[in-house]
Amino acid sequence: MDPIFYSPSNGIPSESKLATYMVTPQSPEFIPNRINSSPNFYTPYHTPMLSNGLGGGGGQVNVGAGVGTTAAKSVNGTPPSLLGLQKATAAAVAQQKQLQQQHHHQHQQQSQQQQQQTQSAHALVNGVIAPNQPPTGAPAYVNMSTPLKVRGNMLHNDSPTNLVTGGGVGSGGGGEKSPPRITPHVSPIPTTLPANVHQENVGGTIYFYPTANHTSAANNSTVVSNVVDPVSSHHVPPSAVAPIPAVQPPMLYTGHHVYPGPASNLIALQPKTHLESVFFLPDEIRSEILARNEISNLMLDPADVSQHALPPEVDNYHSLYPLEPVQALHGKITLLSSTYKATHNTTGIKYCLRRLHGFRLQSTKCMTVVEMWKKLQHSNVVQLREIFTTKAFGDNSLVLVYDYHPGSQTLLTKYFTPTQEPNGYPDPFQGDARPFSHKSNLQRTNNGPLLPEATIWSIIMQLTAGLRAIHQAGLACKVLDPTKVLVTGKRIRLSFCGTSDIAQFDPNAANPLAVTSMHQQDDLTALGRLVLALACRCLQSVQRENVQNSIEMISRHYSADLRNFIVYLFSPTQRRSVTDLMPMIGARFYTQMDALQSLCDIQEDELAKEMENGRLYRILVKLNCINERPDFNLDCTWSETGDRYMLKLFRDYLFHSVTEDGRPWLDHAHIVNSLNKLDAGALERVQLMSRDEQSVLIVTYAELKNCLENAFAELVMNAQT
Ligand SMILES: Nc1ncnc2c1ncn2[C@@H]1O[C@H](COP(=O)(O)OP(=O)(O)OP(=O)(O)O)[C@@H](O)[C@H]1O
Repeated sequence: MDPIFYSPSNGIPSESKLATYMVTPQSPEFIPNRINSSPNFYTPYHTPMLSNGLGGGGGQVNVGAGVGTTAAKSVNGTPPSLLGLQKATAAAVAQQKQLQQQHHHQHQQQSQQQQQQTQSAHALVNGVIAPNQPPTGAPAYVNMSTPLKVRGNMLHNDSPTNLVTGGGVGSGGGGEKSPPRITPHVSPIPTTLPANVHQENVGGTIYFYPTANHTSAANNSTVVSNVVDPVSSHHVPPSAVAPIPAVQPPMLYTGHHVYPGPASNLIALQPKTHLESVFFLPDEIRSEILARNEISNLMLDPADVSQHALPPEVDNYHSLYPLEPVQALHGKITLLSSTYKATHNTTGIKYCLRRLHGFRLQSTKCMTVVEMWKKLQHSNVVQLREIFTTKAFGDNSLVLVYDYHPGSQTLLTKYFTPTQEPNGYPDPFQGDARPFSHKSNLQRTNNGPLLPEATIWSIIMQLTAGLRAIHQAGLACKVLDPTKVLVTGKRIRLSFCGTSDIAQFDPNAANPLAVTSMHQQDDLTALGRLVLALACRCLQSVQRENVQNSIEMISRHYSADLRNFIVYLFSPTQRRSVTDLMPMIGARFYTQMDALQSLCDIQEDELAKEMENGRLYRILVKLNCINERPDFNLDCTWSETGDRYMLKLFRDYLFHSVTEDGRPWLDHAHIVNSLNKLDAGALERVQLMSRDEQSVLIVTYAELKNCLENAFAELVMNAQT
């Protein structure tokens, strides 16, 4: 008995909305050599016709024992097959008769087509019932090497007997028989079609014919254009920015996205040990990012919150986390201050809050200077976002909100070991150790060895860059000392700028900004002191009586440029400017720029890898939202039926493949490769197998992609209602 006349016993879902795809003449795999042969969707792949490229996606092989190898065809425009087996009933019989009646008519039609479309291609889409024999040389069968236990059994040369066509399968001649045609009707899933493409549905198989214009255009042109794939049309190769030359070289497009590996210039930049893990984020970057994320996510234990007497919420911020113990502001500001990390209530973004305890804002006039600071945006300055007063701490506090840079250290903690006994001096440069005295040497040893000159120049360049931006904005930093310079990785930032302007704001002063020029000179002196301390790696080296010795020491260990740079900044009698520092930095600027650009190259490459991962992640999210969904719209079988059934099998193909002896076959490349092809909607075919190993479905990635998009769109639509 013809198995098409009885319902399959393998539980294959009946409905299907298999996506369709178009194959243009540019897909040599699908171009028939014999124009007068109509596409035969019953013909096995190994027949000469199919090896010529007429094999299409969306086929199924039933390898049920006792039935032999059986193929079935769907009706009513649904794709054939696996998904349509349960519908293979009387309708199929009627259709079969209809097909036979139309057989002759079809030949006539095709002769006409031959005249009209001499060189055009017939694109066979859904509905090919494929046997288990892969076509030789067909790219789809790269994947067929998957060592699936059952698949291995299926790949031997037994051809299924095609009972519908009455033979031809295995005879090698099946492909030559033209299938009967059904009156064209609308495709179940018409995707956007180019205007120059005609679509026809034949027995559930949709054909796309280029129209005459298109055909002639194609014939006249020897340049192979891109395949127009309605499913993956947005996956065209990225267009070049450069103008397109009149004669384009033929483009070889893989059809899917794959990270091509790092560029040769990057290989040279990276240590050899990184070559093995070329497709993964280097451990250093990974651990750096993880550490930063961890720091950023730190939360206080509820018990600690009460211990620190922290309010649950301050203005628009919550989850306060102290970044330091309460300390007095240094220098002339005698206010107590605290620093917290906090999360914004609505955006969830983390900020750094600087609280001035018991501070009353005397006048709102200072908002002018606050606005100036808020506008100042520079990569070497921690940006001020807003200020507000609050009583949430139980006093009158002023809070300055700055950007938060997790994992930051101050220059003090990074390069100087703070003196054990600060002797009550709030100024970090104060102390009793003398340069080159026993204590001072000891201190420098504690602070570590002298810094390489390149490191000092790198810090100088970043500090002067930040300072230049501040001075150009008509402001002054005022707090340029090792406790207020943040180091985040290799980035240097001037922090808590504007605090002094607000804390020391005199509402009675005629023009508070008038003294800015003087403060800017102070900034330059502070910069000189900071660089001197860094070069000596000793805070006491900047004390007035030690400066001479310290500069001599720098002359011995560093270049004359560095010495001159410091001497210039230590000359308060002349009017100095931050822009005068640039010539002293000189060609070192180019070294710094080169290092930065190399870093950009490396990070861009890492981004390229992670972009791929992000893309694959999004596909997996979609797949997993669909696969195994227990209930959808009161339908418990939703995720197991229709298009979703293919996705389920595809999931098995991706993750649950086994070797011939039944061991899990874990191949990362297989998963990544398959997901990439799915994402691109490649026309390559993939062989999926039902869990009972009774059925095999051959579909293209384009079809799978359409299934995925449709099913996910269904979910999204229902989620929104
Ligand atoms: N914008 C920021 N992002 C991240 N961390 C920061 C930021 N500003 C400061 N920090 C960190 O907060 C901690 C405290 O900074 P703060 O300037 O208050 O330190 P301090 O040395 O105690 O100075 P002070 O004596 O003025 O309080 C430092 O460890 C610093 O790394």
